[in-house]
Amino acid sequence: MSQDDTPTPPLTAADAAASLRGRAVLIVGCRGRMGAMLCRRGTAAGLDMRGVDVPLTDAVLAPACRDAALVLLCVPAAVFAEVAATVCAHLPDTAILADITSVKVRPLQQMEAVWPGPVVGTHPLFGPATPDGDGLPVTVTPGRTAREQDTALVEAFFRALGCSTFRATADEHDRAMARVQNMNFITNLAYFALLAGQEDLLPYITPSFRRRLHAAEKMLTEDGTMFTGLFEANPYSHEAVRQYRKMLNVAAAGDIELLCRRAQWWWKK
Ligand SMILES: NC(=O)c1ccc[n+]([C@@H]2O[C@H](COP(=O)([O-])OP(=O)(O)OC[C@H]3O[C@@H](n4cnc5c(N)ncnc54)[C@H](O)[C@@H]3O)[C@@H](O)[C@H]2O)c1
Ligand SMILES: O=C(O)C(=O)C[C@]1(C(=O)O)C=C[C@@H](O)C=C1
Repeated sequence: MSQDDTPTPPLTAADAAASLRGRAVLIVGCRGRMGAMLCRRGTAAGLDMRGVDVPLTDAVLAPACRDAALVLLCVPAAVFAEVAATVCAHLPDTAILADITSVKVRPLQQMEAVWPGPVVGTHPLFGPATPDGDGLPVTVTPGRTAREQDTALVEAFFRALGCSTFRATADEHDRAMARVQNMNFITNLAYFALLAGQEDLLPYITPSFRRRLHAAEKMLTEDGTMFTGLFEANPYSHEAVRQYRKMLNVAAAGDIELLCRRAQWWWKK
């Protein structure tokens, strides 16, 4: 179910890049992991990329924003509202304000509160270290003020980079990410927090345990602060935890067969 059933425009990456010719794209947070990756991929696709990062002074923003057609905020959720307000003060009326935050409900509201022009949310569903490749998915969540051509231009940006796009409402996105991203994080976190410090376990470590430990390492070490922020910023995180607790209650009651049958859904042919 999506807000708008319009499918991804049937543009090749080259057509998409051509449709952006003469339109500058400004990345705010261009020295960050995602911002730098988007600048690099945009430049490689032949787009007119600009970048700004802290400190966002008037002297930095005024020339960078002057002819921007699309502005992508690539900064953490914690500073998002403040950065959006600062940047908007310099944008031309026609600019499309967009973001790549991993949650969508709050950032869309925050952008719409400070920008009367078109607003479009996006979430690249991949990280900065994902090998370049075609078809990496991006969710696009059009704001209230976005016209079809505004949303299409944002989609063209990602398609020019070789990504695929699909549309959803911000609410649909956050409900999905609470389950895919935040529950993945919280269940790893709870499990390894529970077992931490239990030295008596070390002689018993098995290959399957080691596989899970390895799979959780980046998320809980390098990316721990980001995932904590995403958990806190998603309005549906707590509901997702309550759903998970229900599954643990089924296990505690001993109905493991029921859980096994349900879980097989992921691997059925
Ligand atoms: N890292 C990922 O895997 C990933 C994937 C998809 C989306 N995202 C989203 O992308 C956004 C950025 O994530 P990241 O991993 O690139 O973060 P990052 O910390 O690597 O980069 C953030 C950038 O924002 C800049 N910044 C910080 N405070 C600022 C401020 N007050 N004013 C202006 N700039 C400021 C920093 O200087 C930095 O360059 C987040 O909203 C995140 O949810 C991240
Ligand atoms: O590439 C990674 O290691 C990531 O963690 C990327 C990842 C994720 O897989 O959850 C992290 C945050 C983004 O919102 C989207 C993707």
